[in-house]
Amino acid sequence: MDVEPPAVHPKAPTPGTELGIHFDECFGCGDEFEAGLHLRSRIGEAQTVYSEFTVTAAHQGAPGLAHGGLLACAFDEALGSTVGNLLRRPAVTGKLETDFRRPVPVGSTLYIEARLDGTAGRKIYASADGHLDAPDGPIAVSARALFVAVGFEHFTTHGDPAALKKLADAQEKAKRVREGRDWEINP
Ligand SMILES: CCCCC/C=C\C/C=C\C/C=C\C/C=C\CCCC(=O)SCCNC(=O)CCNC(=O)[C@H](O)C(C)(C)COP(=O)(O)OP(=O)(O)OC[C@H]1O[C@@H](n2cnc3c(N)ncnc32)[C@H](O)[C@@H]1OP(=O)(O)O
Repeated sequence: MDVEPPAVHPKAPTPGTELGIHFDECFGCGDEFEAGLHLRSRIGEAQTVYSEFTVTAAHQGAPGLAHGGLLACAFDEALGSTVGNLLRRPAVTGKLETDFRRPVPVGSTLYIEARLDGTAGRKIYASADGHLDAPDGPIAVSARALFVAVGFEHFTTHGDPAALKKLADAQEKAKRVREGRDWEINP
């Protein structure tokens, strides 16, 4: 099947939008686990998403250096967020390939620029570059991924239904707050 240019969803967030946490307990972006990556993302121009990940002592492999698997995790998150937010299609990572080009020390920040590359049926291709310590810093890590679009039943069948319900409730609440239909009883 031929690869087609990605068609950004008409309701995708617009450039400049800060993307929230998609699930509090997500290791990549959630705030529930202190050792998580706490990745923060925003929509850029032309089918890109910018993410930032600051490496802490909890992310070490060699002393003082980020663990490669956690760097791959940051790219999985950044790329997944790109696919999910720009296409608004549930999808999971089928394949993730990483090039580690420079060491990434504890205390440094990776500025990840991720983009959609194309789609072929259910297959979604995306790639990203991680710049060290500045958006135009040297590229320390790059990644390419294949995501596969799935039905929502992928998560209900294989995941945790109680956690999914909590997530759906939180999203509904956030929507109500955005639309001014909600207020705190005990602010
Ligand atoms: C309802 C509205 C929703 C709106 C959503 C809106 C917003 C969401 C917003 C934000 C989301 C934000 C952030 C997300 C952040 C992070 C994401 C982290 C993502 C993950 O961390 S997720 C966990 C790791 N991930 C898995 O846990 C997957 C386990 N896995 C499977 O569940 C299956 O394996 C599956 C489903 C992948 C495929 O299974 P399947 O049976 O459905 O389909 P099948 O096998 O036929 O593959 C179809 C075509 O993909 C090709 N293909 C498949 N895999 C390939 C590979 N590895 N290499 C090369 N090609 C591959 C085949 O070759 C075929 O290609 P072809 O059609 O050309 O033959």
